Amino acid sequence: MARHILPTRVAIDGPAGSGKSSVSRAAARRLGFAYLDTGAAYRALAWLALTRNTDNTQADAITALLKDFDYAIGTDPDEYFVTVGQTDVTDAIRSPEVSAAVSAVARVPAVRGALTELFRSIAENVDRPGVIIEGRDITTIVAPEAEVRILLTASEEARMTRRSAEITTQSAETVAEQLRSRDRADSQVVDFMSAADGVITVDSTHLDFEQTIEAVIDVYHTCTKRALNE
Ligand SMILES: Nc1ncnc2c1ncn2[C@@H]1O[C@H](COP(=O)(O)OP(=O)(O)O)[C@@H](O)[C@H]1O
Ligand SMILES: Nc1ccn([C@@H]2O[C@H](COP(=O)(O)OP(=O)(O)O)[C@@H](O)[C@H]2O)c(=O)n1
Repeated sequence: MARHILPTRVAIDGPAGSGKSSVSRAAARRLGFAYLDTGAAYRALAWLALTRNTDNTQADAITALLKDFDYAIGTDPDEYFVTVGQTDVTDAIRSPEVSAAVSAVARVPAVRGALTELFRSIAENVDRPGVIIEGRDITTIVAPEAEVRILLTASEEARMTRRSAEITTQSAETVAEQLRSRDRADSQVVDFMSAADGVITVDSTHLDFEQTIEAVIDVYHTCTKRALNE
């Protein structure tokens, strides 16, 4: 049997609104790579908890949801979808209710362990030569051995402005406050505000969308060239 050649992994972490999903998806398209959005799984589990009226302050109750968490995600950057069982939750997991509930779900260690395994397995089995995986702990926990590791940052002001331009159903102040409070809660669990050893920071505060994609692709080329010369 032919040996399975593992895809090249590009790991991208960063705070909410730094551009992880949009930049990763666009960069994956250009490189012909798959794209794995890990936040979607935490959001989908939070959606399931809300749907079943599970008390999300109870770690045991959240953990119990994992046993029938029938989750699927599209890793083709042109065909993104998220399903739980037969339900398409692609849009539902972006609701303010899910955004407000997700950090409590993501702090449960059993949830993090199970989803980390799931991400590794999805990333290993993509049908492309590489995969861009984005989230909060990809460079440190999910794929610390990734060939390319990037921390994508932007000033708090830039991140709030970008996110509130996307969300028109809430005031800019509400969006900013919710983003701040989610980052605060999330950063108690994993550190995505500073780059771990060997992780390259791309600060997009003064870059437009296109320049940010180019900066990420430049880092990819630098890291892969360096690896070839070693
Ligand atoms: N460098 C940039 N300049 C301007 N807007 C950007 C830039 N990067 C991303 N955006 C926009 O900011 C918004 C938030 O980006 P998103 O990819 O959802 O961030 P994250 O996944 O980190 O939360 C999106 O509307 C995206 O198009
Ligand atoms: N690798 C990851 C990815 C997301 N998450 C959690 O999932 C939530 C949603 O992630 P996301 O990437 O969709 O969030 P945005 O930054 O796109 O708003 C985060 O607020 C974290 O609580 C995590 O804990 N670890």
